Amino acid sequence: MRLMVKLPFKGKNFKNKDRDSESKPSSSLKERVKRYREKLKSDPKLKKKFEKLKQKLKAENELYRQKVKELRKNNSKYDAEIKAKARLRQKKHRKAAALKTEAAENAMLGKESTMVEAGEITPMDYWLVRLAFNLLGYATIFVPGYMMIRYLRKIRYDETAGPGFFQQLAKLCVFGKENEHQVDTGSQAKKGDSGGFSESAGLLVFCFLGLQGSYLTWGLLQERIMTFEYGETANGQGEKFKNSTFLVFINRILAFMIGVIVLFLKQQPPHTAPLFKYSFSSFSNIMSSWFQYEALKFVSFPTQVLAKASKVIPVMLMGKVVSKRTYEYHEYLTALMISFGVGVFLMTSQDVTHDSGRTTTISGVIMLVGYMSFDSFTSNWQGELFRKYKMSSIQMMVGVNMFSCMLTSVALIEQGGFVECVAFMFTHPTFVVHAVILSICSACGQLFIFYTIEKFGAVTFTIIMTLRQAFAIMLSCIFYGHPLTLLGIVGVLIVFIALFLRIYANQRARAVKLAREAAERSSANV
Ligand SMILES: Nc1ncnc2c1ncn2[C@@H]1O[C@H](COP(=O)(O)OS(=O)(=O)O)[C@@H](OP(=O)(O)O)[C@H]1O
Repeated sequence: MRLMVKLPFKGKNFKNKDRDSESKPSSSLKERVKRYREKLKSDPKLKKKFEKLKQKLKAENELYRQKVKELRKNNSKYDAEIKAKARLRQKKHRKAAALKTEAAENAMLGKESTMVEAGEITPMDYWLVRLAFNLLGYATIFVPGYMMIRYLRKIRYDETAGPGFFQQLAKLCVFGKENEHQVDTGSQAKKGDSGGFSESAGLLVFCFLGLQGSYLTWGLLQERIMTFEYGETANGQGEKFKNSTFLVFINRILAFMIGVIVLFLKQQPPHTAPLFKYSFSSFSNIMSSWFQYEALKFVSFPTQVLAKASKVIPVMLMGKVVSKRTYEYHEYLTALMISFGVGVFLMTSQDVTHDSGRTTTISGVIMLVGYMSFDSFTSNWQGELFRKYKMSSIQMMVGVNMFSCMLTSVALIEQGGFVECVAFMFTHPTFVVHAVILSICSACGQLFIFYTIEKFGAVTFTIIMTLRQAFAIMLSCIFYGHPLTLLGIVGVLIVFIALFLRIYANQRARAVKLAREAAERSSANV
């Protein structure tokens, strides 16, 4: 209102004049004040009352001022506490990431020591050499295995194998029971598609919660193990466990053992797949982990997080290659929306952006492409095996982990870290407890991974794992009081809209398919 009036004064003078004119009481008010003052002078009772009121007001004012001061003090104390906690967490996060990278590097280099000679460049400092060294290690299993499979197939060993244990094992490895049971080679609906909507929605929620629960706990435990100082005393420092390959190895052993126990306790469908087919997904799973750790050395953390958030698209493309699958436009669109939404959410989080020190190099991009290719192959290949051989998720878990145990133990033995790790276990029993709990989480996670892929396929599984990253950040926002930004909330909204669209479009497609099938049946009956 005041701004609309054409003002006669400008700048400082105007302000004073304006204030003067505003504070200048009108003449009637002036008179009223004068009258009141006179009344106050003449009426002692009123004067006393006025003084009392003045005192009260003063006291109240003082109290209020003190309260404001106290609140301000508390506020800044809380602020400082929150900031300190966030700083501590960021520091821990950075330390854990550095340790993980260092442990992976040491494992790849075959070193248990954290001391990498300064200035001295060895061939092992090149990732291509490390990759070749690794592949050579795995080749000691794959090359003889491949030659044996070729030979046994050539001589048609399945027709001549005797009843002995090893003969039958060799037959199972190379031929499975492909001829004894019908193997489905045509397209078939996933089990999650059969049954009613509420049934499959319930199953999906079950898989979602199981995966989130297992892998969120697993992530926290992994960070704890890599940063914990074992054997720490009051006057001396403890030692940290640094070999992540060994952790993966014991995870796989426990998953294998749990799988075998469940296999015997729960009735399973007849197993027809040749065992060697599990080795492909074990290999790709191990390679994807290797590329993921290696990538940390060449790309910034936000880049890696973004790449992981966009995993759904490569998984769909790999599905076209491995299973000749076709996808609807809405599936591509919603996959893009999920990747974009999760990406935006993650990129606005303090937990991700604080660690952007390292720049992304060409090698880093190659690592990320390697990670995504192997990772998307793993789940698609498992989905394809489920479709073709209809094994149970437990049979898949046992098969995959059997080969994973073999491959990781070969890597450990060749790199020389195995003995040190076993010695570490004997010296620090607490580490054994931590490692067993971590492995139990990992095994539970695997039960859910294979069950989800069996029931819903590789793409749904990858979407759930992508959402896991956003959940982890959201939990850290809740626990550590990090604020959510507006852009972050928009990202979450995009994800929700995409998920809703996906479910809606899938339901519609299912209804159309069922109607078409019913029409075909009725026309066939006529
Ligand atoms: N398809 C499939 N089969 C078996 N195991 C699998 C599969 N997908 C993911 N994993 C294991 O899950 C662990 C987390 O993997 P990621 O870090 O790639 O997960 S995420 O998608 O980025 O959230 C990680 O475990 P570790 O290897 O023990 O670290 C993966 O190996």
